[in-house]
Amino acid sequence: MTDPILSVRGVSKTYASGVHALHEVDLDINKGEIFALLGPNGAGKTTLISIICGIVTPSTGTITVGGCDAINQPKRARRQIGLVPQELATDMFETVEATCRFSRGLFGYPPHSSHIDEVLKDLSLYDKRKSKIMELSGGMKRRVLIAKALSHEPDILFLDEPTAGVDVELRRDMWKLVHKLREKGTTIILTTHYIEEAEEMADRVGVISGGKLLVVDEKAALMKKLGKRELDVSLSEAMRDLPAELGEWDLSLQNDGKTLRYVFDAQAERTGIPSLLRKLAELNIGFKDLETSKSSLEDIFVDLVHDGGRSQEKAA
Ligand SMILES: Nc1ncnc2c1ncn2[C@@H]1O[C@H](COP(=O)(O)OP(=O)(O)OP(=O)(O)O)[C@@H](O)[C@H]1O
Repeated sequence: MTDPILSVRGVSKTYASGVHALHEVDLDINKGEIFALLGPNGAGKTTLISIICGIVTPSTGTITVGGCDAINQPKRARRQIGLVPQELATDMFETVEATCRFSRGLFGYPPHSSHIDEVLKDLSLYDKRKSKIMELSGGMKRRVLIAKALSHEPDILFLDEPTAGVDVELRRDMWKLVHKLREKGTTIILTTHYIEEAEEMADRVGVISGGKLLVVDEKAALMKKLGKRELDVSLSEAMRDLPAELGEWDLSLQNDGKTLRYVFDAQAERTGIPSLLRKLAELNIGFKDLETSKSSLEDIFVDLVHDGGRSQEKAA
């Protein structure tokens, strides 16, 4: 196993306001992988990225980027990283090309026109290279942020919520670009609220909630865990307890016993629904309606938080 390109150890952050944004985060990122940090609003994703990029100081912990201590040598560490922030903070009066060149210069690298041209072409921005940023559409401005972040040829690219609020076309282009960058050997870390995005793009996924990294796993394994669905059976008559005969299904009573909820794995060969319905008929349990829903990210977090990551520890 090669050394990780990025290593986070025991990183916690308490802001001056008293908010505990991160608790003892440990994370290793492998060279060349696409890693998705999945979490709801306020989970601590931006704080973690900002600490790694030297923008925010951690309260405790260490960070190593490409073998270099990011807290004692922030500049050396930062040169290896490209950061695409959520919001546009760039000179609106500059041209696309000039802002990318300037960005590269900030990291102390000599000009490299052919590299900047290539980045602009990859991002379908080349035709707009002489345009002022203020003249571009919102989607084009997002692309400029990526071009800027890539201008100094970083080994690691952070994308903070890359597709929040962008249209389908730009989202697809971003995904394509991410895969292309990975082919060139760039390590990519993205934050997202969307399971679909993590599913589409990532090799590994980390779930963060309330400042704690709850689970880190290969995408396939995690998606299986996250790919749960619920079947709500509206009962004709409310039930007080679950009959023992229904013990083989993952069932619970909701809504004062008026709804029987069955949680099942949507990707499994057999969902268990037909046999459950047969069993209900056999037991003369009548129902009025059936409704299935995907468990939301929120439900998954609640499950994970409730479980405290124990199932993951057991598996490790
Ligand atoms: N500069 C700051 N000062 C004080 N509290 C902050 C600061 N930045 C973030 N926080 C708080 O820290 C917590 C984590 O915020 P953070 O922005 O890291 O979450 P996030 O997962 O990136 O959320 P989002 O998806 O909404 O961007 C939140 O409670 C937030 O209000």
